[in-house]
Order: sequence, then structure tokens, then C-alpha cells
Amino acid sequence: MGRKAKFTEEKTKKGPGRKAKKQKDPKFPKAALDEPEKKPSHRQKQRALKRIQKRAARKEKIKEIKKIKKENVVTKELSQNVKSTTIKQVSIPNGSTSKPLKRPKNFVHYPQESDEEEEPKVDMKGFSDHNKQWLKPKQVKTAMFDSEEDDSDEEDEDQESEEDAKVTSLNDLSDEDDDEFDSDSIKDEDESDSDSIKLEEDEEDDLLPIEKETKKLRAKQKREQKLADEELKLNIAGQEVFQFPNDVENEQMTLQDIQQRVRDVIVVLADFNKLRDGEHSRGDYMELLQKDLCNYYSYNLFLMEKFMELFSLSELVEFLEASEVERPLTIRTNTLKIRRRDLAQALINRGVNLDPVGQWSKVGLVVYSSQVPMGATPEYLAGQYIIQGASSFLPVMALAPQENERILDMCSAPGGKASHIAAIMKNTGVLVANDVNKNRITAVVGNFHRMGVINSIISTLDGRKFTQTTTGFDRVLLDAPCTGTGVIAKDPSVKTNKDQQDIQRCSTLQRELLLAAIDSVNSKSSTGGYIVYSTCSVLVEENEAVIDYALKRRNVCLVQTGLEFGTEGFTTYRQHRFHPNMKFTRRFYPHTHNMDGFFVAKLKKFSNVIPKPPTVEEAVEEVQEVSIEDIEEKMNVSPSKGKKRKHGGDVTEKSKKSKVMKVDQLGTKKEGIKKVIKKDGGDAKSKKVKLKKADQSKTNDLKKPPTSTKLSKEAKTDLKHPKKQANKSPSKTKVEEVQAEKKVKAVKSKEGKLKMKNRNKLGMKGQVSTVKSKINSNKLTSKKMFTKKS
Ligand SMILES: C[S@@+](CC[C@H](N)C(=O)[O-])C[C@H]1O[C@@H](n2cnc3c(N)ncnc32)[C@H](O)[C@@H]1O
Repeated sequence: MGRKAKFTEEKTKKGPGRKAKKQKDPKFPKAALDEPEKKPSHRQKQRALKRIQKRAARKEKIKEIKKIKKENVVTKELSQNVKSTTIKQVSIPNGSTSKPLKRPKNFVHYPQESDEEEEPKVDMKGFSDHNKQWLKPKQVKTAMFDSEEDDSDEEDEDQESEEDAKVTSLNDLSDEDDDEFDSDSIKDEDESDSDSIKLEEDEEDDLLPIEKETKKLRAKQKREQKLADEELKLNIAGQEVFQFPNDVENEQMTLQDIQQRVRDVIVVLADFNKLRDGEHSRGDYMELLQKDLCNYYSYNLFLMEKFMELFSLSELVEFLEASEVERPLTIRTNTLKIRRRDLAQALINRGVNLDPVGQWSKVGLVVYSSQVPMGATPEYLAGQYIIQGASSFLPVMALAPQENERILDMCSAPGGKASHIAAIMKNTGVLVANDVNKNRITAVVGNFHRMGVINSIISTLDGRKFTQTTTGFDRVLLDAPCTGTGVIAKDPSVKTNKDQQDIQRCSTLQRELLLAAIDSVNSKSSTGGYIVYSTCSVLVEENEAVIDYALKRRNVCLVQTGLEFGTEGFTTYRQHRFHPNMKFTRRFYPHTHNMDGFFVAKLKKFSNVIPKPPTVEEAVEEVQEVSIEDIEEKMNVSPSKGKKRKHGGDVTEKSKKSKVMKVDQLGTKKEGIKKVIKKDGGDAKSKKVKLKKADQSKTNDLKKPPTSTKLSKEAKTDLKHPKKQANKSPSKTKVEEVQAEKKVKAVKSKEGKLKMKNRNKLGMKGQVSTVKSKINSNKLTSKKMFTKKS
């Protein structure tokens, strides 16, 4: 129903719609566009009035002073009067006193602050343009005074009406104005400045409040900068003349003083010749520094000395500082149970803020913060991860365990690294987790249960005697007990409770354990034959020195750890000279790697023969052997020179070999081979070739270090080895070994006889025995010494 629309009808357009209609430009009343004339506020007026009065007063003063000058009145007297009295009290010699200023009666509208031209309107008697130079000090003080004026104005605002507003006397001006009447400044005033001052004053009046504030701020900044510069200059000057303290000063030191002195002494030591005081030696400064560092960081003198020997001074402070702070919390994913990504997701869901520990580890996570205790999450209890310092991953990575191997962790409690090994082995093969401490071993049991390690045997043997129970492992990890100087942040008691004896004790135990660890390994392992030695100490005595000791006593050589980072181990340290391959070892520091201080070395065992430890007699014999040849060479009377020895090459060649043996730590291997060759009766050439091969095999070993990422290649490389090829048939090698040992004994006795013969021939017997007894008594086996004496 309703009306039907008629679409046929055309609608006539009425024009643009309401919205489309163009609006006209807005029209404002003319009055609204003109800026209303700004009337100054009550306070503005008051301030302006005060300003004018101040200026007037100053002008008057200057005028008076100039008059006095002209009358040859002593300036000093005048200035004192001026300084010591308020403007009101100043008595002017000509008898006139400054009159209180009154606002003129006709004062109706005070112009804007910038309107200086209006100034003459104010009836200021006795002031002229000539005196405007006095505005200069005011200029300086403006920023300081303004605020005070504002405050006072605010207080009085209610009381004063516009009409009553008046400055009754010049005393009403700020007290600080007094300073402006300094005779010196009066003298310094230059008329030429007055124009610029006037300008500045004008500008000042023109400024908006915010601009004034900015100006104030800048002035303040300028002052502060000036002060800072002066302070810096003082500091530098102080540095240059660092005074060596006396005992009294030492007693009064605060921690901040000590810190400053540490800095100063380091600066002096850095440029000692220039900055020393002439009276004290470098030793004195070092001693002072040592004491200060001990006081500041709470170390005992002994340990501080050790660190001072180890690090450069700047690095030392960094190390000490880093040792004050605990390392970031890190966890290791137990890949037997979960992938790192899934673990990370689960923990993030619990409110843990974490990240991968770095490119170098596929299992580590660093925890920045957590809303739950990391040792009590369901994931932890389920054995999906273990809380472990990042540095603890490194020895296991260097060990590079293989599936189905026999691996020994000689000092395993509480089982952090052992469980890592098991995870990499994927629970295959056999993992022996040993620790002498029965209480600590329970932690290993607990961790293994939690983490699902099922390929392990747990034992509580003394590692040093481990070989009495079993040997033949493919790999051994010796994470040795140590002084813990790399983990001071975790255990600050190390700072004070370690002394030389502790280090010596640790070092001895470490050496014994390392020899046992090497002896537990089967050099003929088709996949391994490796020993990894690690400590959480940074001391050379517990690291490089221990490795060096083992290199000299076992058939092992150093190989690359396969770790991507870390500092190279020391090849030289103070008076010590270690094997050049000591650079393959790795050191980690809290200040450089943000992880606990750590040391990692990887050794490859190349023979199961255990060289006898050098007894004094043997050492002397060795010396004799070399010495006779040297003597022969020196005296040019070698009867056997050029001739072939019955059980060896010619003397010259042997002499050369002997020298090599002495300088090369890999000599043990050569020695063994050499002895076997002698028994075989091979000629010098064949011996040379064999020795060369042995050398080459070692070099290859070092050149192609096994890395954790090239695990299968590691084994392949070993198999390519001629020596390792022989290792492939163990029965054959065993027979060879027994034969070799027999041969060695036989050769030795024959060599002895030969030497005796040579000695007799040379008629040197007496000399040799004399030297022998001497060396025996001194226990010195220096070849040079013997040669000299001979
Ligand atoms: C640095 S901790 C080992 C930490 C362990 N590798 C880990 O990652 O959890 C050194 C361990 O060596 C053990 N230990 C000390 N002397 C030993 C010895 N003669 N034989 C075997 N273990 C020894 C200590 O009981 C201690 O648990």
C-alpha cells in the first residue's frame, strides 16, 4: 500500500547539496584580528621599576666615584667604603647621599620591558648615559638575582597594591649588588664596553621568560663546564705528581682512596721512567699495588702475586673485577630427553627469559631471568636439563665422545660432564664415571637417574690407581681437582685460603692423575686414543706445567682441542719453556669470555709403552752418551766417525739424533723406535726413513686436529696413519711390542758396552766418571755443562 513512486518523472536539480555547497571564507571582526595591546602585569611593572632604580643607583655611584677620582681621592679608601657599606650608607665625599627613589606620580602605564626608550620618562635625578657601564656586573648577576626577586615579589604580592608599589631605598635591592661595587671592577670598566652592555641589557629586556631561562641554564652549564675543566686539570696535575704514600697515609685510606691509588700506581707503572718519583723502585710500586689490590679485593698476598705474574696490570684489574661478579646462569639441554628448541619453548612458557648460549654450543641456554627457580621446574625434575656453567661444556666438546666407545671420566662427581658425555654417546657404549669421593659420587647417581643415563658404571676408585682395575679406554676425561682460581666468583674463599702448598699439592695430584689417565687409554683404539685434561684454575702450575710433565713421561702429544675460541696456552711463562704445541691448549677467562676461568688440553696417545721415568743414573748415561760424541766431534778424534756401528748408525748420525731427542718432547717415540731399529740391525738409512715416518705421523696428527664437528673424520685420519694402521691388528702389535721391549733391553746393554769401549778408546774414562759423580751429586743433566767440563 501507499504511494507508488513515479520513476518516469524527471527530477529537476535544485543545485548543490548541503554538503557540497562551498563554504565562504570565515569572516572575523577587525578588532579580533588586531593584537590586543598587552598590559604589563603588576609584577612586571614592579620588576621594571626595580630595574630602573637599580640602574639609576649604579649610575649615580659611578658618577660619584668618578668625581672622587677626579678629585684625587685615594681609590683604595673609596672602594673599601663602597664595599663595606650598603648603597644607602655610602657617604660621598661631596656630601650628597643617594636618595630614595619614588615612582613618579604621572606613572600610569609602564611600557614593555624591551621598551628602553621609555626609560628617560622615569625621573631619575643625577643619572646619565655615561654611567651605564655599571650595568655590566648586573648583567653577569642577572640570572642569579632574577629568581630571588621573583620570590620576594611573590611574597609581597598580596600586600602591595599597584599604587603603593615603591622602592623606598636602594637597600631594597639584592644584597648581591654589593659585590658589584668592587673597586677592581670599577677600575677595569671601560667606557667602550658601555654600548655593548647597553645592547645586552636591551636584549635581556626583549627576551621572553623561556629565553631567559635558557640563558640562565646556558650560563650555569658554562660555569659547570669551567669547574669540570679545572677539576680535570687538577686531576691530571695530581697524576703527574703522584706521591708515594707514607705509613700514616696508608692507615687512613678508605676504599675509594685505595681504588684511586691503584689507578695512579698503574698509570705510573705504565710509564715508569717518566712518572716515577726517583726515590722508589718499580718493585716498591709493585708492592704497593699488590697490597692495595689485596686490600681492595680481599685477596691474600700470595694469590695476588700469582695473578700479577699471570696478567698484565690492566688485564689483572679486569680479571679481578670480573671475578667479583658471578657468571650468567647457563643450563645444558639433556639431548637424551629433549631438543633444545622444545626445552626453550617449555621454559619460556613458564616465564623464563633465555637465549642460546652462543653459536659454539648446540645444547646450552643462558638464562637472563626467571619467575621460577631453575632447579625446581618440572623440566628440571624430568631431567630435561642440568644447571651447568658454560665453561663446563668445553672439556666434553674437546673430548668429542663417539657412540659405542669405552670412555672414562676419572673425576666425575657431581656428574655434569659425565652426563654430557653420555648424552653425546646417546647412551651407547660404556661410560665409567669414577670419583674418589664417596659422598660426592651420590650426586652422580642422582643426576644419572634424573637424566636417564643408562650406559654407565659408577666407581669410587682413587684415580691414581685406576689402571690397577682396568685400562683400555678409547677416551678419558680428567677434569682434575684444582685450586679453583678460575671460579672465585662462585667461591670467594679461594681469595684468602690458597697458598703455595695448596698449589703444589694440587699440581702433584694432577700430574699423578694425568699419568694414570694416559695409562688408562688404549693408544690402539680405532676411534680414539685421546685424553682431555681440564681444570677450573688459571694457574700455570696446574695447567701447562702438568701437561708438560706428562709429555715428557708418556707417549702422548698435544693436539688441537677443536674449540673455536679461547686464549692459547703459554709456551713460555717466566723462566719456563713449554713445548711449542702448548699453543693448542685453551685458556678461558671470566673477563674475556664471560665464563669461569678454565683450561682445556687434548692429548693423543700414540704408544702403549710406558717409558721408564728417567732415573738419575739414566739421565747421566744420556748425558754421557751425548757428551762422548760431542767430545769426539770436538776433538776430531772419533775413531768410529764415518764407520758403521755394530748396533747403530755412525756416530755423527746418532749424535744428531740424540740432539733431536733432547730438544723435542716427542722424542720418547723416536727413542723407542730407534732402539728397535738398532736391534734389527738396519742401516742408518732405513733408520732415518723410519724416524722420519714417525716424525711425519706426529706432524700429521698435529696438523689435522680432530674437531668436535668432524668426529668420523677424526677416526679416518687416525687410520690413515702408518702407526695407526699397525694398530688395526692388535695381536700383531702386541707381539711386536713385546719384541720391541726385549730388543730395547738388549740394545741398551750392548750400547752400554759400546760406550765403555769408546770411552776406553778415547782414554776419557777418568774424565767421564769424574763428571758423572759431579752430576750425580748435583743432579744436573745438562749436556752443555758436561761438555764444558770435559
Ligand atoms: C673438578 S671436580 C670434577 C667435576 C666433574 N667433572 C663435573 O663436571 O661434575 C674434581 C673431582 O675430583 C675428585 N677427586 C679428587 N681426587 C681424586 C682422585 N685421587 N681420584 C679420583 N677423583 C678425585 C673430587 O672428589 C672432585 O669431585
